[in-house]
Amino acid sequence: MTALLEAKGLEIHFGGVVAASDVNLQIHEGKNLAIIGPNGAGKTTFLNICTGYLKPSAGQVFFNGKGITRKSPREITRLGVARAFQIPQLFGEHTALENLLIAAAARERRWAPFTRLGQIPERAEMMHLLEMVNCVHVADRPVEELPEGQRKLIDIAVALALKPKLLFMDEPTSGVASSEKFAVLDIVAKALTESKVTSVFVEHDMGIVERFADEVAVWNRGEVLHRGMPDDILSHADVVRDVIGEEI
Ligand SMILES: Nc1ncnc2c1ncn2[C@@H]1O[C@H](COP(=O)(O)OP(=O)(O)OP(=O)(O)O)[C@@H](O)[C@H]1O
Repeated sequence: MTALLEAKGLEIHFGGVVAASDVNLQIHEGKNLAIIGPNGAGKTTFLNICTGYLKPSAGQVFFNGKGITRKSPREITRLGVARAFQIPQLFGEHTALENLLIAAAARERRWAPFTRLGQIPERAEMMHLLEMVNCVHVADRPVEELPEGQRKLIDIAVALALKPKLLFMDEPTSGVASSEKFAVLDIVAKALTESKVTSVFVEHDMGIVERFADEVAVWNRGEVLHRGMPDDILSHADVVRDVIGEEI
């Protein structure tokens, strides 16, 4: 199976801290890969390298066979790699629909500071995205007024507005009430399937991993220690002892 994204021999140290040490990982199209590991293991560092926010001291990242290691976050996004952050990166005073229209204008390279949001032609397409994440009813509400679960969904819709092939999500349900986490991720998973987007998500909640991941990769001290099917990985003695047992 050819990899959609491939990391080869990634290295990065911050002073004495090893955040990536010979990281090799292939991400396969159509699968949802969960990344788990204790605090400080290097999970976010991996996302930062793959999305251009950090440059490794050694190693390479390929997307669709093309080297992206030295490209900027914007160039990588244009190639089809989107990212949703732990804290949604939205314009709080703008409505949900306006946030999507801004993303659509940026995608089409039409965005300028005085762009009239009402004149952006992708309105119907963006309303469809809001429908996909069950947020049509809040289309005209400023996102700063919305609960965290809905902000997360709108943030995912903004990422999907960029028409990515691959989406990295850093703790997609952090800050969401535990009673709502599964419902939020159910909607995200459905939207990703409908949009044919492959996902990689960092997660500390093993219930979420069990339910949504097709595969799991385990990080510790900057290294990928294990990779496999959720059932095998989550019951693996070393993972239970070193990762799950630590209440990550
Ligand atoms: N820009 C940076 N400058 C200095 N140290 C950094 C930087 N980014 C990450 N680190 C360090 O590298 C290590 C790995 O950090 P990283 O954020 O990747 O871990 P993580 O597995 O995502 O942790 P968490 O689960 O707590 O978010 C940590 O010790 C962190 O403090």
